[in-house]
Order: sequence, then C-alpha cells, then structure tokens
Amino acid sequence: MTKIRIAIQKSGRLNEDSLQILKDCGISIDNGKDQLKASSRNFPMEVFYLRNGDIPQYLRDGVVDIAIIGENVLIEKGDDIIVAERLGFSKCKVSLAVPKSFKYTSIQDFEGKRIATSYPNTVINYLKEKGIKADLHIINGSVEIAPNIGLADGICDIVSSGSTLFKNNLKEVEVLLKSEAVLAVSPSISEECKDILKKLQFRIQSVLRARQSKYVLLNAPNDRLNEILALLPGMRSPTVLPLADERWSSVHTVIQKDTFWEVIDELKAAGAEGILVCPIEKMVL
Ligand SMILES: Nc1ncnc2c1ncn2[C@@H]1O[C@H](COP(=O)(O)OP(=O)(O)OP(=O)(O)O)[C@@H](O)[C@H]1O
Ligand SMILES: O=P(O)(O)OC[C@H]1O[C@H](OP(=O)(O)OP(=O)(O)O)[C@H](O)[C@@H]1O
Ligand SMILES: [Mg+2]
Repeated sequence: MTKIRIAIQKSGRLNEDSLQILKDCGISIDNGKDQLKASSRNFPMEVFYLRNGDIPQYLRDGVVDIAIIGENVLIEKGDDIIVAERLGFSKCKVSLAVPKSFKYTSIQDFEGKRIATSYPNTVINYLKEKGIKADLHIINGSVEIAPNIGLADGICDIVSSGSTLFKNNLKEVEVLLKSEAVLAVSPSISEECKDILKKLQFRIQSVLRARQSKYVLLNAPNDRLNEILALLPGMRSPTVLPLADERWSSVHTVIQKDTFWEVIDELKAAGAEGILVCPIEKMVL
C-alpha cells in the first residue's frame, strides 16, 4: 500500500505543534524514542524526523512527499516548492535590525554595511530589490550577538516577541517577510500520494477551522431574540430552541475565536444570559 512520506522537524520549535496537528487529524504515530522514521497505524503515512533547514532539499529530491516547515525556510531555500496549507502556528517575522544607538532613517543606511544572518538569500533578494549593496556574514545561530562583538553593523534574523533583540540592544528596522508553519509539497509527488494528500488536507482544514471557532450556547429573552440573533454570525444561521419557560429561547451558534469577547459584551448588553462557550474539535463544512 502506498504511504505518503511526511517530514517534520526532529526537535525544535516546530516539532510539538507538528505532531499535535497530525494527532488532531486523528493520525496516530508509533513513536519510538530517538527513531528518525515512524509509521502511522491508522493513516497511510510515514513520518521522517529531520532538521527544518534540510527539508527543502529533501522535498526537491523527492525523498519525502510533503513536510511541515517554517515558511521562512522555504522562502530562503526552496522557492520552487509549493505551499498546500498555512498551518497558523510558529508565526514570526524575518527582519533587519541594528543597534539601538544607530540613527536609522532608511534602507539606504545599509549601503556598504556588514550584515550577519542565517538567511542570506532572503537578505540578498531584499537588498537587490532596493538597490543596496552590503557585505553578508553568514552564521548559523546566535545572530543577534554579532553587532555586540564587532562582527557586523546589523543583523537579519527571526523576530517573534522581540525580546532577543531587546536583550541584545538591537531594534527592528525592516520586516522582510512574515512566516508561519506551512504544509509544503514536493514537486515530484506521485498521483497516488496526491490522493492521500487531499485526504490529509481535508482533515487539516477541519482542524484549523475548529481551532479558530467557538461553539456558543445562550439563553435569550424572546422579546429581544431578533436583536440577539443579529449579533450572531453562525455557520448558516443560529439554532433557536424553545425553553420550558416560554418567555425564553436557547440559542446555539458558532463564532470566530477572535471576535469572541466583543460579541459576548454585546450579547450581554442585549439581555442574553447563561452564555456557554465551548471548544470545537472538528469542523467539517
Ligand atoms: N521565536 C520564534 N517564534 C516563532 N517561530 C519561530 C521562532 N523561532 C523560529 N521560529 C520558526 O520555527 C522554525 C524552527 O525554528 P528552530 O529554531 O526550532 O529551528 P532551527 O534551528 O532554525 O532549524 P533546524 O531544525 O534546522 O535545526 C523556524 O524556521 C521559524 O519558522
Ligand atoms: O523575538 P523572540 O521572541 O525573542 O524570538 C526570536 C529568537 O527566536 C529564535 O531563536 P531560538 O530561540 O529558536 O534559538 P536558536 O537560535 O537556537 O534557534 C530566533 O533565532 C531569534 O533569536
Ligand atoms: Mg531557532
């Protein structure tokens, strides 16, 4: 039986969330400690645990069919590789930063300067677009320390909370790209694996949709029901059920997690009571 070969990060920031999304898709993986390859018991899938930075090459060579990888790494090393899904975790930016004391005015300030980075292609392409020439100093980690030890005038690296920049007396001056974990596909994926990928994407989409939504139940006084319903954008329209007390109804619907607090305040103001907000496990449209 054909199995789709998926690469996920062996250890690091993407590992746990990558395994979690597969688990939420109902895919169980037999995972022996220190195993570099594992199989699923209930889905035609083989998992390869690899370094994030090596994954674009494995996709290109067809050693794996798909991968969960930081989009920033794909942009740096695999712009020929297709993104099938954006997965919504490991969100970060790739940015240029300079010492706080540097009076930065524009990208022109990087002309002739030394930039330390682990993302040379990303930096070169960005500077080329802006017509700037700079010297790149390629290092694999602890990039933020480079200006403090006299190795570079500025850096280009991942920024998330900004605390690493802050601790190293640096400030972000240009955002080159925004990234998140993505499901990437090998250019040489077989037709059989494409069918398995379709099934996986269907599951991933249901999981991601559910993660973004909440199931809301509330009691509404009938004389203000229309006002309350107008506040609730449901999947189709809210479900309204009569309560034993005929002056009240029970309203069920799904709302976006992001709009949750705003809507809740408005619902309370409109007379809703006993509001329950529940997580949703899967959401199939
Ligand atoms: N601080 C952060 N906040 C959010 N996402 C991040 C952060 N740092 C890295 N990432 C994302 O997670 C990915 C993996 O980062 P991590 O530091 O675990 O691995 P790495 O050392 O770059 O890769 P490798 O697996 O090749 O050793 C990055 O490519 C990026 O997409
Ligand atoms: O803006 P922040 O929230 O501080 O995150 C940014 C930092 O996170 C990453 O490093 P990581 O912790 O993964 O260490 P690494 O250099 O060993 O990969 C990245 O390389 C930055 O240094
Ligand atoms: Mg890192």
